[in-house]
Amino acid sequence: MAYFYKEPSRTFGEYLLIPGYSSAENIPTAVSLKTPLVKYRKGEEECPLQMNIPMISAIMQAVSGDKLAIALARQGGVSFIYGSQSIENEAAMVRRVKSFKAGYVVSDSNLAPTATLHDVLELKARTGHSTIAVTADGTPGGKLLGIVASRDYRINHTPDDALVTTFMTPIEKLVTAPENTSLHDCNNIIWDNKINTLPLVDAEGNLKYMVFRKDYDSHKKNANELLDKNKSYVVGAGINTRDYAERVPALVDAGVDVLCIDSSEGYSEWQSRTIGWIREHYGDTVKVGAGNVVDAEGFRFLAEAGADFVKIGIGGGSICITRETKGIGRGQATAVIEVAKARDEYYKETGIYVPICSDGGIVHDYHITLALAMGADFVMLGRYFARFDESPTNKVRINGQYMKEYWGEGSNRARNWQRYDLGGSSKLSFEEGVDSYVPYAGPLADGVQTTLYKVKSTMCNCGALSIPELQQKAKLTVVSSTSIVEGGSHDVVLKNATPNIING
Ligand SMILES: NC(=O)C1=CN([C@@H]2O[C@H](COP(=O)(O)OP(=O)(O)OC[C@H]3O[C@@H](n4cnc5c(N)ncnc54)[C@H](O)[C@@H]3O)[C@@H](O)[C@H]2O)C=CC1
Ligand SMILES: O=c1[nH]c(=O)c2[nH+]cn([C@@H]3O[C@H](COP(=O)(O)O)[C@@H](O)[C@H]3O)c2[nH]1
Ligand SMILES: [K+]
Repeated sequence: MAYFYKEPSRTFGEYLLIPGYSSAENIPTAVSLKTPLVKYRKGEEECPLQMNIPMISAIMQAVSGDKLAIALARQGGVSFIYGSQSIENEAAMVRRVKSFKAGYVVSDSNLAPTATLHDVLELKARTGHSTIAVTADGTPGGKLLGIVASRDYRINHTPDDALVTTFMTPIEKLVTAPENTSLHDCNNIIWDNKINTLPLVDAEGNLKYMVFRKDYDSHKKNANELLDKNKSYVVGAGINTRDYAERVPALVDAGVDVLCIDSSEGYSEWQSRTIGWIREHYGDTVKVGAGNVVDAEGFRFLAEAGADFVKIGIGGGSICITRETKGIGRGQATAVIEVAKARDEYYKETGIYVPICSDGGIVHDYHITLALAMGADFVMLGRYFARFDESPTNKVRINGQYMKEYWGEGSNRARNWQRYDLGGSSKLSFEEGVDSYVPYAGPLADGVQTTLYKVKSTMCNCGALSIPELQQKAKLTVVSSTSIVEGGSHDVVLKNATPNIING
């Protein structure tokens, strides 16, 4: 006979935290959000890969491209580049993140010596950048001849057809530095010489990078940025249970730091085979997360198969229609609570702590705090990150409001090939996700900082200065549907009736 769970499964919106005692030490700036990303022998060794904030971005076309990956690593989290693209393209994205050197910019505004002021103005309008490198062949890596900045010409005075060579600051008068100069030294040179731009050149005088004064200030602001031992940003990538023998080596070769099997459902032989293949070929040097599961059994299966972390969540995502189409899934809160218990039991038995991730269904910022309090080590977000400038999708204006596009990996739009060869048909058998808009929310850095300030502030209410402390001290209560109404503004007429459901 089928098994029936005794309790209904619940989701984040049905829970609240009850404050604990907060001492004078419980202030948001004192809270650490450091959290392990991969398994380790807790108490015996350091986790080999930790994050500075408990957030990873969803393995989705509309979310995790290289631009978002850089922005998120800068804040201390990790993106998982989407796997529903060719192996070459995915590896190229990983490579772009790994070769991105914070503070060192490959010039995107370059002209040849035959260019005129007219070309300068046109280029400036196109790129929005006012510093232009003049190189022998007009490429970003050509021999550097000079630099043009706004102060080098006067519009309406300098003739439109004046050659750049007549008004640029020529190489003889430029301060430059060798290509391997450290960022710290670059900035000293910038300060000592009172310049705004320092070109870095190789032994032949070819331009390699530009270091800008204003970038250094922003670099200094990112105290949380997540770097590997070569000072490159940490990045993850999604894989599937079919082409791993080709995809994994390509991603590893591109320098990926951590992989994750991307699937709606992880309690399967496909996943244990995939992890097994990785262990056979790379031992423990290649880190791989697996999922998704929603119960203790599924967790244990993946932990025993060797997963480095386990992802929780079926059908809770904002663009998900899995529960409606397939009738599988579980309330996200219940799933997290049960899996967290299984993780702790597994740790007690084996000494190995396998971090768990709550994936999907975060609507309000406080849902992140709830997920952590319920035992998640970090959360994966799709909708949340899709709203920012750095997500790879179009920003569009609808009814006077800016929106970003956001679609599910199981939607027709994603044309996810993983879903096309069930039974050999070339047609997608059924859709499991929708195509949608989400309200545009500006730069990622601002959004993440506001969100995490709220998380830290709630943690202080609970008397916790770290995620493990929150998990130990949190007191959670289920709320009745009537008290949920009480929790919103009620019995008043709002002056500005903007719904805040989607703003967090
Ligand atoms: N978290 C969630 O609730 C959901 C997530 N999604 C997303 O949609 C995308 C696609 O997910 P899925 O459809 O679950 O992809 P999947 O690749 O895990 O599974 C697709 C189908 O292929 C089968 N399969 C897997 N490996 C195989 C192999 N080596 N040989 C033969 N058959 C194999 C599976 O059993 C399944 O029927 C993912 O990005 C996933 O994250 C989709 C629905 C729900
Ligand atoms: O049923 C689904 N159909 C889909 O097409 C789909 N695409 C992504 N996902 C899952 O949703 C998560 C993101 O959820 P949020 O937008 O709520 O953050 C993601 O991290 C995935 O777990 C899907 N689920
Ligand atoms: K299964």
